[in-house]
Amino acid sequence: MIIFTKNAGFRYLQLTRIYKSYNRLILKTLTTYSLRRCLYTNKNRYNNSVLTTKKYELCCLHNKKNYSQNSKIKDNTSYARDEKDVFEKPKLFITNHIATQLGIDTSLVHDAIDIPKKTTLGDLILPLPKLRLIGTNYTELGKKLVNTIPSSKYIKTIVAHNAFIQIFLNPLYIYQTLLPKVLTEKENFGRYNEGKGKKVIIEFSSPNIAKPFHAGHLRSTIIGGFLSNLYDTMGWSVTKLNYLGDWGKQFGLLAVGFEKYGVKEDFLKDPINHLFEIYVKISQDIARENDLPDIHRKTDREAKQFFERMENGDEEALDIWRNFRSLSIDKYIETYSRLNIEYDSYCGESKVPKKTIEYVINRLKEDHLLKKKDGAMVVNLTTIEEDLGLAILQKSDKTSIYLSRDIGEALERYNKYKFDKMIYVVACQQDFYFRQLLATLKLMNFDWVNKLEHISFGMVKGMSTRKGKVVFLDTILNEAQEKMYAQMIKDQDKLKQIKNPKETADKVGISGVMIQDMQSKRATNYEFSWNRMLSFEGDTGPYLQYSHCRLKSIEDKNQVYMRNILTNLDFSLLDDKEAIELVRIMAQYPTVLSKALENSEPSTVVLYLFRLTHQISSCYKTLWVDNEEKRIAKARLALYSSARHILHNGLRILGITPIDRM
Ligand SMILES: NC(=[NH2+])NCCC[C@H](N)C(=O)O
Repeated sequence: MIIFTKNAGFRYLQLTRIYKSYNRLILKTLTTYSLRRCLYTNKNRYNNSVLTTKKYELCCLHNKKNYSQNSKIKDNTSYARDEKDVFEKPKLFITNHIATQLGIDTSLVHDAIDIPKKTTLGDLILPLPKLRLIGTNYTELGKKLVNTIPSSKYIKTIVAHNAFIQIFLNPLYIYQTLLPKVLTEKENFGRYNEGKGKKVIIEFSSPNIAKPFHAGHLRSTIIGGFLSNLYDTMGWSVTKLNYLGDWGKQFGLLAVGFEKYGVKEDFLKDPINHLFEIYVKISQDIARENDLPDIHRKTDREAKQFFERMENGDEEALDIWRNFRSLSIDKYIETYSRLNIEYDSYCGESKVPKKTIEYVINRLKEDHLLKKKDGAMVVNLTTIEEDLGLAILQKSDKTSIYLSRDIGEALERYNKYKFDKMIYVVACQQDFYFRQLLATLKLMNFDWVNKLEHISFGMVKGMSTRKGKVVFLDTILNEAQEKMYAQMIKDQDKLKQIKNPKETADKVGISGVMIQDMQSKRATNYEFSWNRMLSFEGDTGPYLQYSHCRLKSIEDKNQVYMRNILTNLDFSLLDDKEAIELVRIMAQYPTVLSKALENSEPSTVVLYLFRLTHQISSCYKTLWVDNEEKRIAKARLALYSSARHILHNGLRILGITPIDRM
């Protein structure tokens, strides 16, 4: 066995097991993080998997150029996500110590330290295999390392467990760092600058005018709203777009239908529902006519003609269409505001400039990427990925289609916003479609295509309301409100204490719908259940709201202490195990947000809030505030109040309005 260590200050490297020939090392068993990366980035130079000592030396030379030498991480280096984060200082302390001990790069250690899933495993955890010290017995190494780490104010205990080093922080250090920060920053606690100067476009909801708002649109609205809030919290500049399905033959159908069945007053009162009614009736007429000979298929012909007029810019036809669109948007604005969503722009398929679509088609033609197939123009995407097949970009009648509009729209958006990232929140039914969209853009050589991301999600089964078909978002929200209100009036005494019961029922009902949607991973399908989502028991939206109310009432009852809560706080009084567990969970909040952003996963935040509120409930059993000695009452109050701020901020990111009383 040969070991190269700290070769001229380069990365520490352990190479083991030299097989037979002296200078042939087999990569599979020998690769270290740096070597593998070096080989990968320089694969033309070292284009086989067998590593010779000569190559190793070359790698080291490259490493010298590419990586900083083993250096101490100071606070405020770019590694520190936020030097004020509770975990950052202990993390830097451990990092520097272990990196020095092992003679390896600090960034390697820093990146390997994580926050474990359960607090029983520590506040921080270092899985030693992540250091890629091949051939090392990690269990032994762990045991040795923990004994060398000096004591510090940050750490209570360090435990070596199998290949892991578990770090338990000193609770007093957590209290002192976290609580004053939360109590000062309040609703701003958890806001970061990570995305400062970066721009993200988030397109979500995107319903089709005059067609039902289905479960896919509901999830897109909820997940998209969440992502917008999360990016904003992380310091990104967020632009929210609603890309309406507002173009196509259905508008010809609507116009013809409106002539026949439209009632102006009904339209003004409830445009979305009225247009949908008309759409249903006129579609039935068409279905009936379809059984007749061609000359009697009048409605279909008229609808087509009307849409053609729209496509040709006939002002009279466009006026009618504009009226349908703008009144629908007024209604959308009102309903989305119940979910705290405000769009920066209602764009839509109709708004994609014709000339941009023409430009796309012409460019593809010039590059010989378009070919004719059965009268249509198609692009061959198999060069990008085998299974993507052919995609139609233009039908024989030359009108634009969904895909060509999306391509044109993407170009327009990039020119307009020069975004760093653009996210489409659309149901998994369109997974294949989005792969085709991105592949076409890639084929056209737009380098910004790698800034686009399709955030997909699973299906909702069994979503229905009393009226049966869900026509628009407010049908669902109204029903949630009514059902919640029906529950609330059962307790008349409580009801009397609530200032605005209808509004409260609306907020709690909506949080039920939203939490149900976001509590399982977005890729999974779920069964829509009114009973489950509106229950106060179990992990539901109303339960989180209830938890918030209870914390708020503790604060309200103790306003005298709350006024100067930060003076003379004695955290050593919070030494009960329930309180310690609570503050340890609270400290994880910023990391939870980072993780949720990394995976665009709302369930990460929801499940965290359940852990938090369950622990708050455990605290109530023993940690009282009322009738306690002032010093104790105040310390506990500081804990509860901080917990409430975190719950409040988490709910806000999910798009939920936390309520104070219910
Ligand atoms: N850029 C997009 N294609 N976004 C998704 C639009 C969704 C479409 N309106 C539908 O309801 O299916």
